[in-house]
Amino acid sequence: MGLISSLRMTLIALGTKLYEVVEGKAKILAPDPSAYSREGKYDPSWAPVFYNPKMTFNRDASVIAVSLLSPKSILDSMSATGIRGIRYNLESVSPDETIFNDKNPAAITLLRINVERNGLKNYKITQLDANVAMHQFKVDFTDVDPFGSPSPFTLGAVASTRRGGVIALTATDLAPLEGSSRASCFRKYGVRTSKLSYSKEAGLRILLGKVVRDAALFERGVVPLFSFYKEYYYRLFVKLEPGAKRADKSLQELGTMYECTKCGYIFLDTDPCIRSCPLCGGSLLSSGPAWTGSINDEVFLDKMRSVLEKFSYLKSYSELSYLLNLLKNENKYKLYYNLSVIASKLRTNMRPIHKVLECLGDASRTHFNNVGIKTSREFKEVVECLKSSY
Ligand SMILES: C[S@@+](CC[C@H](N)C(=O)[O-])C[C@H]1O[C@@H](n2cnc3c(N)ncnc32)[C@H](O)[C@@H]1O
Repeated sequence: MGLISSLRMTLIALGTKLYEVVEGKAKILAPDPSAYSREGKYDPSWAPVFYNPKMTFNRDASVIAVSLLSPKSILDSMSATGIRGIRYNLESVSPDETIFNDKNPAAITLLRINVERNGLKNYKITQLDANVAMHQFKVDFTDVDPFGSPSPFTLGAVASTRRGGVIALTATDLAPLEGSSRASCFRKYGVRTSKLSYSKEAGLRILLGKVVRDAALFERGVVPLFSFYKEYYYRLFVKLEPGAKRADKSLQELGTMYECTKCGYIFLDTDPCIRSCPLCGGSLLSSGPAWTGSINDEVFLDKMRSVLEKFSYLKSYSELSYLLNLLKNENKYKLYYNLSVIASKLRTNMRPIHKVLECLGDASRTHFNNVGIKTSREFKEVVECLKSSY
């Protein structure tokens, strides 16, 4: 971009109506929503630089995760106001270098101001396409926080991350991932999908599957450290382990997610061609390839829970504590049963969930769905408990 247009963009950014936001330990300037509202509504993408207060929980959780990773170098590949990278510096770690990048020139101007305001020292700011930045820099931790799908950036994120490093991704394209936009899911994730009753978990497993396949191209295996779903997005932290063997091992953990249309039985299998329900012979919905392994690392979750106290200043502290405990409880099981779907198949009323859990014993609620449960018990026991738990 020429000097004139860059100055023009700078002027536009300076003319942008700003307000001060305090988030965690950062104090940043962001576009004032009141100046960009339309008919009483506001979407952060209408402002010249993107800042979404509804993503604070995502950033709070990320700050805690990054504090345990202790990366020496960070690439905040889509910085916008810079809030994420700034918070990592103020609250998580003291990296030797943080690279802030955004392709939007107004964002570059604003993040320059924000980084200075927060007293950061070791940083670099670049205005590149994220994929260019990710092929240019090598770091210990790469953050990808796009509008919509992270799919066009997963390969770049693997490329930019050193051996043993970690990538974090946000995905807000729930329609393809959860199976509502099937063509889009095939286009973006290479997955033939269906709308499954446990669609919220299915979406996360599809996304992890994509990361596994892209990591394998660089001969890296994948360990999901911390993954969750919230309202309209997924957030995941994935460790990349070097070596073709590790890549192959991760690929072996890809499989297909199934659901019987007749009885409601759900299962994961590495065989992508199962046609009928192993329990009742009914026809199956399927979705894959998807990650069939653990979506959270037990040890990492425990560490997050043990450092949480240090972050008691966060507004979302209680909510984070609740999420981390729930993730730990549900981590030993695989897919969740959607009790309302099974109840309607059985033509019975939805029983109180705590009663079903009590009846099953070895079972947990899931953060994915408030009418979902995970259990090691057999499907017939879930059905019995659902029928008998008054
Ligand atoms: C969702 S916002 C990032 C929000 C920010 N990380 C935060 O936590 O507030 C996405 C940002 O990515 C930038 N962006 C979108 N596509 C990009 C690309 N291909 N390369 C670089 N930046 C991009 C946009 O300009 C926007 O600022």
